[in-house]
Amino acid sequence: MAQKLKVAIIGSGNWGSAISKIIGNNVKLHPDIFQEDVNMWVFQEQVDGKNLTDIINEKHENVKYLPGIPLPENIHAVSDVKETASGANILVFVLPHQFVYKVCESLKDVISPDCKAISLIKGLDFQDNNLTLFSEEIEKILGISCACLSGANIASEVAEEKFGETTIAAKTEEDGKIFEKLFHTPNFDVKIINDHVGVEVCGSLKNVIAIGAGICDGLDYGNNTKAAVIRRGLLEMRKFGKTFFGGVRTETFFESCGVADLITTCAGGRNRKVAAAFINSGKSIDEIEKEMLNGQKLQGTTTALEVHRFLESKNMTDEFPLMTAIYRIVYEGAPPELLAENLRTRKF
Ligand SMILES: NC(=O)C1=CN([C@@H]2O[C@H](COP(=O)(O)OP(=O)(O)OC[C@H]3O[C@@H](n4cnc5c(N)ncnc54)[C@H](O)[C@@H]3O)[C@@H](O)[C@H]2O)C=CC1
Ligand SMILES: O=C(CO)COP(=O)(O)O
Repeated sequence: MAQKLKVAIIGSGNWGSAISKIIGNNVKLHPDIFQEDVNMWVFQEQVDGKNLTDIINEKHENVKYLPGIPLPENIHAVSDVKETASGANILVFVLPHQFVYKVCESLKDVISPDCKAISLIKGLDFQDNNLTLFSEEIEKILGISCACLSGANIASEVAEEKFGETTIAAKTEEDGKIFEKLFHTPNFDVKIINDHVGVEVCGSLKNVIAIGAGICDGLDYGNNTKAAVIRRGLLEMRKFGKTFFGGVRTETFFESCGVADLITTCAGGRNRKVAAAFINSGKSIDEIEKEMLNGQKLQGTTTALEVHRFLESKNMTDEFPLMTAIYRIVYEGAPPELLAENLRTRKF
């Protein structure tokens, strides 16, 4: 009989915890394919004087990042990332993108060469005048193949088992079948495609557009204006993908990872919420993030910065007026009304 696959989850925030519920249940549904016990790496912290790992292992709940949702008992919280990943055949990367490099570097010497990874991270990184995708960075650092999963997946709704869809870009058909078994449920509908660049470009850039949607809400501009931001945002996302990344497919923008994720994040995501509160508050986004998110991390502001640095290096900021306006409002103190001005005067 073929070896049963050992799964490890690298990350345990809001999405990491929600996906651990699906993974913990699905490995039990497929005992012929997966080992039952799943390690989940937890960045150790104290909650009410106790280690978060101990609380998760005793209560089977991540009381800080996903309160109120019982996690399967075969999910084991581990504070040592090497110990978490040791012996794993499948690594699920689900952590805020700013922490990926440090974590991957520390995993280098414990990963077996037949291990496969899947990245649930939404973000891009600007390095050496280039934008890099996190699935490719994971592949480069660890020397293993990495798929990606991204979709209209607000973590709390997935955890509450409200129906939603997601998109997985797998490198081979066989990998796709395994990831479908690991993630698909009647309420979390997985579609496998093979455009990993498109999936990651969508997942990253929609967070920037969601900041724009939040600015609209903060200014009380109404639904029609927000719809214009979403529509033009989608066009800029497509133009960005097609211009800078070879092989991105137009159809990918119509999958869950594209237009659906853009809509849900602009309606109910953290990026939207924090950006709306930023308008008129006189506080920085960082301050509001700390006040409102209880340790969860925004991805849209840092992605706006990475994208802007990249566009500046290409002398192309004017070609992406919406993302540029969002960057200027957040980082350069430009008046938020720049967004509406920009919508009125710029044409695609
Ligand atoms: N929350 C959501 O609804 C969704 C999130 N995502 C994506 O999933 C990825 C992970 O997001 P979440 O799980 O929501 O994380 P989160 O936003 O809840 O982030 C907090 C996590 O970061 C950890 N952390 C804090 N400081 C750290 C450090 N110095 N080193 C390492 N880890 C540290 C915390 O322990 C906690 O686990 C992101 O790329 C996000 O865009 C994707 C779909 C849905
Ligand atoms: O990616 C998400 C939904 O698919 C979550 O978006 P936020 O990080 O803005 O909450």
